[in-house]
Amino acid sequence: MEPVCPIDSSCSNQISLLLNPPSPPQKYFEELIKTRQSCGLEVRTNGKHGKGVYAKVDFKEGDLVLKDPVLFGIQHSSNKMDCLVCSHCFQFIGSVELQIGRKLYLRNLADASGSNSGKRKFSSALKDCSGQCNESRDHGDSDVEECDVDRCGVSDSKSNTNVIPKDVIDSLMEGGLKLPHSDIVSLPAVVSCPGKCKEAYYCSQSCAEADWNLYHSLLCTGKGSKSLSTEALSVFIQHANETNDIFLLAAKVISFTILRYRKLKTVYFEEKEKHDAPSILGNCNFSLLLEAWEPVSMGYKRRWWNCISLPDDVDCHDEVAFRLQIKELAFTSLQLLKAAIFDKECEPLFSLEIYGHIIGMFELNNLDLVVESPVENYFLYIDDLPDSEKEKAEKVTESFLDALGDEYSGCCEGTAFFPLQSCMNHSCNPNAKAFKREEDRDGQAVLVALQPIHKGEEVTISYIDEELPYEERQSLLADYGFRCRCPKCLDEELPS
Ligand SMILES: C[S@@+](CC[C@H](N)C(=O)[O-])C[C@H]1O[C@@H](n2cnc3c(N)ncnc32)[C@H](O)[C@@H]1O
Repeated sequence: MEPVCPIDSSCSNQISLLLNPPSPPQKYFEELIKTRQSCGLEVRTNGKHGKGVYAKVDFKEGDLVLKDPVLFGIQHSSNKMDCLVCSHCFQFIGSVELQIGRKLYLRNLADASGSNSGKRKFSSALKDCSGQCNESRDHGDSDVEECDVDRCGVSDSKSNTNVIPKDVIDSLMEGGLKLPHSDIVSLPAVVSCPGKCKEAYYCSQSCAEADWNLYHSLLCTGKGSKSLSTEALSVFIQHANETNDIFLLAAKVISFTILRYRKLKTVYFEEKEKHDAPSILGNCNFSLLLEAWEPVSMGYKRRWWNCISLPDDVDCHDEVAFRLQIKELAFTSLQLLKAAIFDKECEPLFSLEIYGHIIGMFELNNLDLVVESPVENYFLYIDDLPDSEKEKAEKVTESFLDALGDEYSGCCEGTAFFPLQSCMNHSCNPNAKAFKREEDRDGQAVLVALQPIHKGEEVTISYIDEELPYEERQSLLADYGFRCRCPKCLDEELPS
């Protein structure tokens, strides 16, 4: 049966304003571009495909066009066992030893427990890292973590034949065992979550604070959480991990907007009090909610269950049932989130209509979030050592490399919404592309010029593999809701 969300009708006017914001986007993007490394861009509407990004200066081939920090991003739940990264900027943290030890530790734990093991106590997978990190470290107050094994995606792991003894793994994670030449990889020390959950870790105090203030304080399952109920939050997170972790990203958007709204409201009432005006504290000031929502309002959106592409294994005759199922899934997730962080003053954010549009925005705009693992560089360095040194080092490293197996250096993988990159339109002959350079070690989107881009020209990227034949390209772009009419497609179009 079609799910019915009462907030959809009780807040219909406000929802419609949130989805059709009155203010033109120009000023918002001007301010945003000023904060970016490259300022030679502008965002404007072109009348053809809505907003687009345009060059305000000439770019040469290979030039950096834009570095765009993540606005809403997550590391995939299934990737959390492989890589320990900052929950805010997504750079790798700890040490090579901690990265390797933790991966082996969690993998062994999964092998020992089998799948669906649920919650279990285990000695910390995140104890103090090795002495090579000379910054102060803060790993919380407990040596024992309670970890939901399934949350780390460990149930997908492959068992390995070369088992490293537990005490060696512990020693790697705790910093007792230092691998040869591991100081060639320098990673920031691990900083714990201010709310003391065991799920978010950071590269610095500033990332921990920024994440806390922007999103995490409402979504933290630790003692310091500002949610209504950490139990309800855990149920929501578990549901997301078992179904689709995009719900975790949607929760970030809602948390971000509520926290911004509360901040704006505090400032607003402080100002009012200064001027002795009567206060209406406790009532929702919808214009403040609209202002808090502004960064989200800029993303191109459609309802998730309408725009999601039909998976290959779903017959087109079952399309209606499939889309209904997606809507029901979103509704279930939303009810779980509501039990955890509902705020009456921000009620429209808990409508199915808004939740569906937030997830649809990810579907149509998100870029894969990929950060290379430093573990690969470490093993490559060992491999490149002069013979005698290499032999000596490999006596120690070989067993770890064997135990890690083929996937010894998996990247950090996730998905993210980038506020400026998401304004870039598609072309099958793009003039820019997302490309991580050697120095790009965090989750930011990096866009470089593929060819000279002249002042005034639109900056375009390809959403798909542009080398594919015409029909395949059109079919993939249909998932983004449009038929491409770029010069290359017009050229290749068969005469009807
Ligand atoms: C990532 S957004 C790009 C920014 C978007 N134009 C906006 O107004 O926010 C992707 C959406 O832009 C539109 N779009 C992008 N490239 C296009 C193209 N080559 N032809 C037609 N529509 C395009 C489609 O609606 C697509 O779903």
